[in-house]
Amino acid sequence: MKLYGLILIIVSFSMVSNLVWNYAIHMKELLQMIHKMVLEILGLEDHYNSHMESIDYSMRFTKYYNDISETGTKVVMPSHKDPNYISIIGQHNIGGLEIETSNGEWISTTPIKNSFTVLLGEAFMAWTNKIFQAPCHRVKIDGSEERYSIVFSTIPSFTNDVINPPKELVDEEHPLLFKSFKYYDYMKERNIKILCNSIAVDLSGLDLTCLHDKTWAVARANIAHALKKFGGFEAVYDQIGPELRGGLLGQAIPELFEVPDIEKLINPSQVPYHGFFFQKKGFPFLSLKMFELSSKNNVQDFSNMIWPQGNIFFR
Ligand SMILES: O=C(O)CCC(=O)C(=O)O
Ligand SMILES: [Fe+2]
Repeated sequence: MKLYGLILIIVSFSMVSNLVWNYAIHMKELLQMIHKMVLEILGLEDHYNSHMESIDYSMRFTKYYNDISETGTKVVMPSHKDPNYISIIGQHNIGGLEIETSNGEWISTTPIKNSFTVLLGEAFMAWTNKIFQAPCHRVKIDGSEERYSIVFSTIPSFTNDVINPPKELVDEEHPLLFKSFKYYDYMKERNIKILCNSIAVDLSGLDLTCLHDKTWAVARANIAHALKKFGGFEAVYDQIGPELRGGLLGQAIPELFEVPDIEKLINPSQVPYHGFFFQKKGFPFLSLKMFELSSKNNVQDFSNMIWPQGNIFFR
């Protein structure tokens, strides 16, 4: 009986580690497709390899705490633009992510089955010389339940972080709108400004071998339209099914945030906004950002760095 219990625990620990890793694999593939389509939209497909070489990935888990003393909906993450290239937000049973349209209206995203919200960030806006905007967004919930989300992002690599639009996007008619800047310097100085049920694009069944398929061209045309209008879209992507999404957002991440005094852990990273952080004092959420997602071992090493004694949830 005891042995049976132990085996169950070991199986469930490694399942969680696989959940994180499997989620990361699919998200990386989805982001590679989206970057590829966006470069095609911009006529910059030749830049794909060098562009992707300058990119890293990060994965952030956030818990929004409920506050039973207050009733009614309230903003739990203030309106802001993401600083990075492209983010894909996975909500679970509780929605709440809202995006501001160009005419100042807030629209809420509904986490429909197998869909994820894709948002452009400021670094990407600068890299495209503002052909695409980075939308303001916020999280608003009624506080009766805790909410968890995963933000999976492409970020400039730490060693190659100069943001400079490709020369093809700058000419007399389109003068350079942002001086070239180093992303991680900007991250240190940046003030988070108190600052998309948009359009659904079906990317299910697609991968980077489908470049010449009609479905690729259809998805790319929808993305072009959505990015010009909103700076984001809702990606339908059923490679991440309910088990993976529910396992991570419904179980593994809530358990991760159960670690006693988790918020007292010292930020273990030199990289700004990596490790644990509260985005803004006074807002009831805590985030953990993982990076160096290129191998399964890194995922394991990251959890060991935070919990030298080991952490059951990521083993
Ligand atoms: O939790 C969410 O749905 C979105 C969070 C967000 O916008 C962010 O972490 O930058
Ligand atoms: Fe955000």
